[in-house]
Amino acid sequence: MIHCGSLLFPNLHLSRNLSRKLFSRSVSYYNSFIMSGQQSLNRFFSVKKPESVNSTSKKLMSHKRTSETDYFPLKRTKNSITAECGDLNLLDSKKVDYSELENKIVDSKNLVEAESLLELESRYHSDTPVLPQSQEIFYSSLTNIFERLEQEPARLKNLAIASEFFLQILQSNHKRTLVEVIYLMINRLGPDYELDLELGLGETLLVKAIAEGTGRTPQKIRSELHKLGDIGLVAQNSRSRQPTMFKSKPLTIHTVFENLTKIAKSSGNASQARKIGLINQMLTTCEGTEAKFLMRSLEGKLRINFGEKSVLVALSKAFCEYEHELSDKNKGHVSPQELVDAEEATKKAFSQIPNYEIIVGEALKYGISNLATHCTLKPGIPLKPMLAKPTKSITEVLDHFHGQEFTCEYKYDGERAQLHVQQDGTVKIYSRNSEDMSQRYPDLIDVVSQIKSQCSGVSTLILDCECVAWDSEKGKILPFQVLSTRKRKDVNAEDIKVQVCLFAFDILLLNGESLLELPLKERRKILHENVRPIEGKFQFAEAMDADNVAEIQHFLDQSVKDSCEGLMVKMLDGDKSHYEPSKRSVNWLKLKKDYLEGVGDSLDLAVVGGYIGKGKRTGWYGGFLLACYNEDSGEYETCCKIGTGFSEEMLQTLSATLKPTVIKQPKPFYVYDASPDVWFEPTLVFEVLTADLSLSPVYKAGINFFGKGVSLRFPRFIRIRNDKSPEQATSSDQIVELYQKQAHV
Ligand SMILES: Nc1ncnc2c1ncn2[C@@H]1O[C@H](COP(=O)(O)OP(=O)(O)OP(=O)(O)O)[C@@H](O)[C@H]1O
Ligand SMILES: [Mg+2]
Ligand SMILES: [Mg+2]
Repeated sequence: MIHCGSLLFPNLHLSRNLSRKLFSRSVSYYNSFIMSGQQSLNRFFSVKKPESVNSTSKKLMSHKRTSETDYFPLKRTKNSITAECGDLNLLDSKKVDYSELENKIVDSKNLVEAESLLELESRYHSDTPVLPQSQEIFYSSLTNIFERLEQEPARLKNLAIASEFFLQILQSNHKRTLVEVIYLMINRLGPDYELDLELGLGETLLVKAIAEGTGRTPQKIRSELHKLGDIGLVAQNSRSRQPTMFKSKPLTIHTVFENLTKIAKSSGNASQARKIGLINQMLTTCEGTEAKFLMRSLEGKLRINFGEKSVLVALSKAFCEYEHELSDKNKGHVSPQELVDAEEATKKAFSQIPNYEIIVGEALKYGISNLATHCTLKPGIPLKPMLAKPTKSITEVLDHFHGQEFTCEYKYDGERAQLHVQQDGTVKIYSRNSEDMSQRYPDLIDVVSQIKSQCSGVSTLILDCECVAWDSEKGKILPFQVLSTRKRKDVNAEDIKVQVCLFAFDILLLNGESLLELPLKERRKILHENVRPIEGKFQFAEAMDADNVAEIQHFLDQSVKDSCEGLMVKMLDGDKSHYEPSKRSVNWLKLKKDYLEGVGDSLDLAVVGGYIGKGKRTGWYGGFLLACYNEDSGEYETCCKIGTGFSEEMLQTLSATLKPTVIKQPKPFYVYDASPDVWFEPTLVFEVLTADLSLSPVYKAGINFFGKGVSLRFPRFIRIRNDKSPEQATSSDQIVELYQKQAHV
């Protein structure tokens, strides 16, 4: 008998039962182990000659859609594995530790990936041109890298390209330029939590800038834009038509970064002229592809096929190699395990201190492997919040936590709020996306100050809470819809009509000390002992520690009566109950009353197209094309058309909101076959419900994984998600996971 575990993971040594159980129970892991199977790797590397690898990559580039699985060509069907493992139903289900197993699989996958990356690099090493030795690093060095990343579809190859570039910067005399390079790569100018550092200039302004800078008429530019659909290409073409009188000093990365920052920060009356002036100054010096990427950066959509997740991996690798060279360890040969460890340290550090300036600075000072001990929680810097996985039934929850201590909490339906009290008494509130919401919730700032003054022993504090609309008269929670009517900008404490109450469910730091690595049981105790609630303003989340269906069912019903969405079920004790920043963890499960019938959760999807309404809906859009977001490629993959669940007023409002965002052409980063009547800029996110998910010939969610897209059946609109940007829409990976879970059941 062949064991599927040992087949796929010769270095994992899973028992037969374990491997069958693994397969039968958790199809989401299937994803990981198909991608990381040792065999697939062997096959990939059995293509020995570099030419063959090149031709594979050429072949991949010639397809519009390519996938990682093309590099890992082993695709095993469920049936073939079932056949090898025998009857899956004979399992003894009790002894398997799934989260441990998942960790092992992820570790193994990372190791395989690290090996591939190192191997790949040794083949392509000479591809990256050497950074010229000069006073400063030119912008063209960076745009050359952007161009290569844009052209190359394979993620591993892109990782190799980027990390090689990072390494060259580390080896130069301009190490600090690395921070600017990273921010330019992720199309930001500083950390998420700093206001006003975002680009995203409108088309009109950019067209005007190109017109003034190149002497072409705005009409000509606009008509070319409609043909090409890419402001970057238009700028590049306009530049190349211009005769260059004399050669000006080339742009440096530092100049571009500084000018972009000035542009992002400039506001007020004369700001438009100032912005155009700065853009022109740069544009006239642009050569080659510089104008293209400069314009795209200004527009806020760089499209280089390289997400933030990849930046962290490339960065760890560059540091690993740099440190090896410095210490002369084995003459620069990094081992896959070292790479995986460095990656882990970097991700951990970043999830607690999401600030590249600090991360790069500390890595230069203390070494990449020591990053995690030097970059830990600080009041005033929002950490990436821990997220939950969906479940469909109480029995699924019980199965999952079998034999372990867990707890149920009310799942409040409002907005996540991370609350910080700093040493000097300053109070800050951050959103799920690390945005500073302090100005939006002046009333909460007062409440937190009050809490602080009541708790004498508390100097600094970070709490994880949900902020919910509150009926002060009746002392009751109000629905999310009421919360969403609150003003989001320029809020005056006196004008606030919708009151809110904070429900605290976790404490992450107290008096300068990080509590992340304490069990939830202890964190909860510390929270209750050190912080005092204020009725109707700041309360602790309702919790119950039970372990049988009847009691949990009762608590679930009660939560819904109390205007909550359902329950959050969390590991209570042991290592697995530690707080895991930025992770969508199996140690937090959400159980939502309304969604138990469907896939277990609602989805949040970006609106990318519209269908003109007929009959009663004439004059408005009657339906919309929705898409999920692929975090690896930065593309929007369409996944359904929706026309149900809207009131007439809603359709009217939506039409008014969306009309100004109509674009003549779909964005190049939309993946679609559907043909809506109009296309939109991605600006809005709908929360939707679905009966189930199915493979589709038309829709494209998760297409890189299955070769076919997943789509939603009978989608139904629930609400607009103002707190999520389109890039925070449900990811392709999440949809793939939901589909697999459902397909297996
Ligand atoms: N007791 C609780 N513990 C943890 N989170 C809670 C609790 N009560 C409410 N929440 C909220 O529930 C959220 C998770 O579920 P929800 O489905 O609302 O997520 P979401 O915002 O749609 O994001 P996603 O679907 O990406 O997880 C948390 O981010 C938090 O804002
Ligand atoms: Mg929510
Ligand atoms: Mg959700």
